[in-house]
Amino acid sequence: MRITFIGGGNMATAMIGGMVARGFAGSEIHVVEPDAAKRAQLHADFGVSASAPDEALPPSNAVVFAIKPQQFRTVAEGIAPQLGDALVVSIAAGIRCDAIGRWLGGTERIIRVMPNTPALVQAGISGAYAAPASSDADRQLATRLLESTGEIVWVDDEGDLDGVTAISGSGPAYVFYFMESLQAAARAQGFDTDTARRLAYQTFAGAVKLAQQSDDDAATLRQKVTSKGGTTERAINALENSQVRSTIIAAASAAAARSKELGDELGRDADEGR
Ligand SMILES: NC(=O)C1=CN([C@@H]2O[C@H](COP(=O)(O)OP(=O)(O)OC[C@H]3O[C@@H](n4cnc5c(N)ncnc54)[C@H](OP(=O)(O)O)[C@@H]3O)[C@@H](O)[C@H]2O)C=CC1
Ligand SMILES: O=C(O)[C@@H]1CCC=N1
Repeated sequence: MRITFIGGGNMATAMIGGMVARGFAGSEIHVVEPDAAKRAQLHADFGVSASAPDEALPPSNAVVFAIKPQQFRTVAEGIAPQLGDALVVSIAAGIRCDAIGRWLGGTERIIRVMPNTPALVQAGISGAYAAPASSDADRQLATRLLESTGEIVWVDDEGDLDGVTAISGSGPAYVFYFMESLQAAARAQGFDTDTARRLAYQTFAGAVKLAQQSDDDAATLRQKVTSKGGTTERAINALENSQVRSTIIAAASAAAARSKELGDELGRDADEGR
């Protein structure tokens, strides 16, 4: 088995970390990455082999495109002659299978995946869509790869990946934003940085663990914290009055729209797309 990643940046590193922790051998993974320091780091951390983009691709069962959407077309067109019969997996936001297939010279076995960075600690969740020409074996290979990084949700409609991107792909950033904000709130209450961090992080970790283990939904768990006439009620009222809930929904909607826009802008045919 060999999986080759094209691009060794943030998301590829998270996936590779999860895969190696869950039993993939470093020798089964190859990374193509222009930055020599990133190549050396990936080799040191995970035992994977790595090469520069101008070197030949090793024969691979799957090639995972983990480059920025804006880099996709140029990189794909350069790699196309070396693909062989490797399954194509793309994690790029927005870029749709029809464009990927075109840029790769007519390849039709394509699986699009929207992972997230908790993959590094095997706590990710990936949305996945298999183009119609992909075989059961292709889906099984993608499943094996993705299961090592966390959960998988398969979608039948490629367009649903825009929504997955908005929720779980970008979602860790929203959560980190809330964590940063709670930590800043703790600092504003006079706690030192370390204490502020502990109070904020453990509150998140504990709330998530409770929600995952409880039969109650999040709204009920929230109500159980909120004593009538108490402190939480005052805080939740402030959040509601500032429309934080609708702002979160609007933010995710903006992310989904950007995912679709990336596909429309960058996936146009012929030379319009450059
Ligand atoms: N970060 C995330 O949380 C998530 C990202 N994604 C998707 O993953 C993809 C990568 O994102 P991310 O990891 O954050 O981005 P990064 O910029 O961290 O990684 C992309 C890497 O690809 C490298 N690269 C550029 N040209 C080539 C080439 N010709 N051959 C091989 N590698 C090349 C880049 O180098 P250089 O910087 O020098 O250009 C960079 O190191 C994107 O398409 C994104 O939409 C999907 C889900 C979540
Ligand atoms: O911000 C981005 O475009 C990528 C896709 C999802 C998370 N990061």
